[in-house]
Amino acid sequence: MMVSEPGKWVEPMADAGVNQYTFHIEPVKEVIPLCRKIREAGMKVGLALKPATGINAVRQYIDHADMILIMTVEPGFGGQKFMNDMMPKVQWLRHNYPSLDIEVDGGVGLNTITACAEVGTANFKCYQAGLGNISKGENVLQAGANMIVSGTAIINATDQRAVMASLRETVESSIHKCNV
Ligand SMILES: O=C(CO)[C@H](O)[C@H](O)COP(=O)(O)O
Repeated sequence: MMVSEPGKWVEPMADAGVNQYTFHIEPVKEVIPLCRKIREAGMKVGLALKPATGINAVRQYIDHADMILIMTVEPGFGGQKFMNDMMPKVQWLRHNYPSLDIEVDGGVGLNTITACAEVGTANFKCYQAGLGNISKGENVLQAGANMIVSGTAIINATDQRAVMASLRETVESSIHKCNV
């Protein structure tokens, strides 16, 4: 839900049978009470971050969430270019929360899925995100996002089924390789 008052739509969504409610933290003053309200309504909690929102803004809420969504485009419309520089956020989350659901949304397709699914320290430096180094090792392969939103890459594909299968296979293979 990219709305200014996500609290307004919790009950209607629960009534409609939604099982996970993801909202942007940016406009919300009281995030934890909203997380509780969503859980009490029987849904899982997803917290979304716009590209300009640093990971520090969500750290205090992670224990109240089931999933963190890292937007890899400016929210609003499909067909935008994937923002590779969001991957240190994914890397930090996976390193610190190995079993957390992490989603990426925006510009995800066959050319960018590996960057989303595998966030090795050789490729991304955490200090770029102001998070400090998370590993002394180089070339450490780490699983990244395990939930993917892909619009344009699938819609425009000739063989949509094959593209979806390939996206899924890349994510599953990374999870398997990294024992997440
Ligand atoms: O709502 C969106 C962004 O706010 C789209 O869902 C997202 O961008 C996915 O589309 P695409 O794969 O074409 O980037």
